[in-house]
Amino acid sequence: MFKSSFKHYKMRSVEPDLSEVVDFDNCDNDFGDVLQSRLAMPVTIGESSISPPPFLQPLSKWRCYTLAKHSGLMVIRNPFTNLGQRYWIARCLRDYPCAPNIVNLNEDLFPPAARANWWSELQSCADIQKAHRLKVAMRWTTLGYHHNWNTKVYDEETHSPFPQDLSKMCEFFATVLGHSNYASQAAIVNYYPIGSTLSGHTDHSEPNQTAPLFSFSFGQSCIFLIGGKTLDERPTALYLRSGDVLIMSNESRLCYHAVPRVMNAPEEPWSSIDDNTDELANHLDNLALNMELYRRVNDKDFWLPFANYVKDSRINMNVRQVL
Ligand SMILES: O=C(O)CCC(=O)C(=O)O
Ligand SMILES: [Fe+2]
Repeated sequence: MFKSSFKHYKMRSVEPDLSEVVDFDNCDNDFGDVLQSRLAMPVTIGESSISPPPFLQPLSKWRCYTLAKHSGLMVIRNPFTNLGQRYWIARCLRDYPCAPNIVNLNEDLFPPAARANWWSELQSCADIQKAHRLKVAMRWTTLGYHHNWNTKVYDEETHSPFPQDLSKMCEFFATVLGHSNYASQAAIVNYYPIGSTLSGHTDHSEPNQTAPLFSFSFGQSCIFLIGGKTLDERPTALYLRSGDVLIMSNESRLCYHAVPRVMNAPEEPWSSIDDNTDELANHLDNLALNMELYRRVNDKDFWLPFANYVKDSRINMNVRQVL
């Protein structure tokens, strides 16, 4: 069931039937079978008034969804500000694919400079064809504990420092959702040029499988399939859009999932600027944000190359606790 659904949504010869894809932007009356609930507020926010970091919307504006058939799965529909989206897009492109983080670029095909600083190489590449090849070759980078794709284990010996801004952001989401003692230790940043896919898999390499897994999507949209613990179960298809946060915890943590299709988004929230961008709050320091970058992504010229990248690509940050 999973594979035939994947094939259906991947299809390129004709536009697949998308009528069964769960659309969180268009489901106000559909709290029946598929969509269990729209939670006005995160589940266990408690009494305290947690104030979100400046790159996120106030909690009162968050829309959180759970699915009847997929216990433990939650989608928070774009809790980011537009500037916040820009910041994370720029981090994923300019900073995260830099050494000592590991990238997929093959050493036989790409020079050491590109493997050590892909974005900088891409920006300085004057040959259009070469630049295109370099752009679409980037598919993933790993941060923190690096997953060995051959042995399917995390190598505890070789890990690079986990980015503090990303870890603080995930801690914030974990706190809001009532997951105590959560720590971000490994992340995969996936890059999806339109036309690329990620086939069905489960993420079972982490010794700690009780901690939630946080997945942040930016740029173009995708169809995300969430199935059951075996490939026999029929998956549910969801649209994930720029800024959406998907959390897999409890039962859903070990379920099959995939990205059969990346598609152009009708709206690009990162293209416009929020109204009140100048309240650069005092707590930026303890969020470990790269202040300089946070300020600069507001600048049209600085932002342009990043805008060009996400015009036809999706980015996903997938963050886990390993131990
Ligand atoms: O791109 C996505 O939304 C999912 C990525 C994923 O499942 C993974 O990195 O394990
Ligand atoms: Fe995954």
